[in-house]
Amino acid sequence: MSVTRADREASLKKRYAGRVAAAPKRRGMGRGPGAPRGGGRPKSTGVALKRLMSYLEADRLRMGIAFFCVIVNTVATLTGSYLLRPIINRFIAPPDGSPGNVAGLFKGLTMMACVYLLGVIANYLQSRLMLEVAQSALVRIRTDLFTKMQKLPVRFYDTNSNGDLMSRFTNDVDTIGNMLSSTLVQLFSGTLSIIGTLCLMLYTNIWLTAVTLIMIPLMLRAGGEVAKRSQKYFSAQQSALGALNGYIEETITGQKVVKVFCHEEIAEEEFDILNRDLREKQIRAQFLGGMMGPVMNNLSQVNYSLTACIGGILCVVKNFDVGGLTVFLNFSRQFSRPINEISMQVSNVFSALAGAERVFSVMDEEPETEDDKDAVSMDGMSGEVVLDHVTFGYNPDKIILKDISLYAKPGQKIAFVGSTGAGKTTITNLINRFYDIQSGTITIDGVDICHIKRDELRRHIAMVLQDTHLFTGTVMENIRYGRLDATDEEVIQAAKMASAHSFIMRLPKGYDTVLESDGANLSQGQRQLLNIARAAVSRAPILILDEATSSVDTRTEKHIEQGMDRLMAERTTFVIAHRLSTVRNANAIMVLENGEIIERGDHEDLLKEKGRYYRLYTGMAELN
Ligand SMILES: Nc1ncnc2c1ncn2[C@@H]1O[C@H](COP(=O)(O)OP(=O)(O)OP(=O)(O)O)[C@@H](O)[C@H]1O
Repeated sequence: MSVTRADREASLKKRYAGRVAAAPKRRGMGRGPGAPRGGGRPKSTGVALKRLMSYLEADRLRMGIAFFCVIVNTVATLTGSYLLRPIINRFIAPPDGSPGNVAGLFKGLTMMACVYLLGVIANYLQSRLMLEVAQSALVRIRTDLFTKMQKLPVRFYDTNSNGDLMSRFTNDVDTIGNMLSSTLVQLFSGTLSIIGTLCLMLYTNIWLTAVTLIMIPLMLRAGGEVAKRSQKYFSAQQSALGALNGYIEETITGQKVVKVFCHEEIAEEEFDILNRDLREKQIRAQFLGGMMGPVMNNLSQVNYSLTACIGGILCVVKNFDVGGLTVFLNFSRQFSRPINEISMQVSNVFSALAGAERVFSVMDEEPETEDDKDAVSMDGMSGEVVLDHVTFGYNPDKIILKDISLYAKPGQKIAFVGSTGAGKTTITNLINRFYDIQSGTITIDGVDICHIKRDELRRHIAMVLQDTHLFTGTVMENIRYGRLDATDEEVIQAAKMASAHSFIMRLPKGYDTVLESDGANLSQGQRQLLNIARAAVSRAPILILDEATSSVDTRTEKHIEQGMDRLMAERTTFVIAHRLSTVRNANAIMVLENGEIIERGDHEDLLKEKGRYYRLYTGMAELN
């Protein structure tokens, strides 16, 4: 039975329903246009705000000046508006009916222009200063976040998606930046404007002020209603946007698989479903969101007309001056503007605080446990490694390694073989303390690794991992990552040992060729060779090779074997390899099954035993 479009639509919505909130924040996906910002309301506003403000403390002086400029700007704007009253009353239409005065009018207008100019200068200074304050605070926040990330244990990265972490650096920090550079100032200046305008309105005419004050709650109520209704549609829009972004990301990263299985048409169809869904939700959300402006405008017009009518009557019957009426009408218009602005800024504040909470939650994560106070350095480590009754589970409830004991003399080669998921990589993760064990001990040169300084321990262990990772930089720099003080000569020597030299020399600029996006311009095998060279350049006495040569052809592998043998001769080496031929010459081979060592011995012994290893080696059993 073939799958219909309706089936696919239902299945798509179901699949993406759970991830929609997180999806727009994933790697490489910016916030789409029109998307509401941030992640909703923060949980504890006060705490996040206080902590955010602590990042501004260093710039107190600049902030003080900026806020002073806001005051100057607001006062200048209000004064400029109010000046219209004496100008009209004295020089344009004096209440006593005497003729106007052009020279006086010119003087008055010049004064008004000067006042406004002062406001403009203050406003410019304020924006400039706040931008600097905000950017400096963002630098501090990013630094703290990045520094913290370097201290977090591997376990943290196991349980958090890269995309989500990256979005904390980008989207969340962005929203904080917006709030610091403009929202804070707007809230302050808005409040000042409201108070100032209200005072001037009261001063100009108390009755007309009363009329405006009756209209304001009505406007607020109407605005609130529209906002409440549109909120629902905005979150639906965000979900749809999330689903679409998630789909695009998956399709881009999995493009090869899409092509291999000829899924292009289906991908387009599924994209179309999500795309249309977004369009519908966006239209609804933006329509209601867009109503806000016209509704407020209309109410503001009603207010204006009402004030003008009553003001006109007051002019006729109560001798209210025309200049007063003009400035009042101006004020009543100005009055609703900051109210609108503040109500819009409030959602920005909540978004920024929600972002801040996400950033702070990473900062508050438990870092790798501190080194013991009496932790020792291990200069001249010889590389004797002993695992004694080690038991471990990534999750304490689910034990992965059971009672593992092994002894590696300095310079020995220990190999782990066994089926997928048996726990081979896990053992190596424990030796360099990516994870702490639940029971048993691991010692190096007789010292429990818990009592060795962590960076000291890791400096003595070189690893070539299953998934190679290269950084943006030259080949030389990438190999030198293994030991920063290695000379060019030593780097080249290491590359030769890893059989990487000849292919490096064929690269356009040899060792100076720049590798980009994780060495995308190299083959998988070449990337592995660079990783081996990186391990070779380090002087670590312990070497861990996790499927180090799985992607190189057997001929190259033979070729590197000699180099590797030299590399391994002086080091204690742990090798994980699926190709049993590569572990034949190991001093001891551990056969793992379900987290237990079921056989151990050298190649000959194990063959004689005619057990699992024998069956694996002779092809009577499959590894996987
Ligand atoms: N970070 C992790 N968090 C939780 N469980 C994990 C984690 N890494 C591995 N496991 C689990 O631990 C078990 C052993 O995994 P491990 O990677 O050590 O196997 P392996 O023998 O190296 O397999 P392979 O040959 O496929 O690399 C597996 O069941 C796996 O599901």
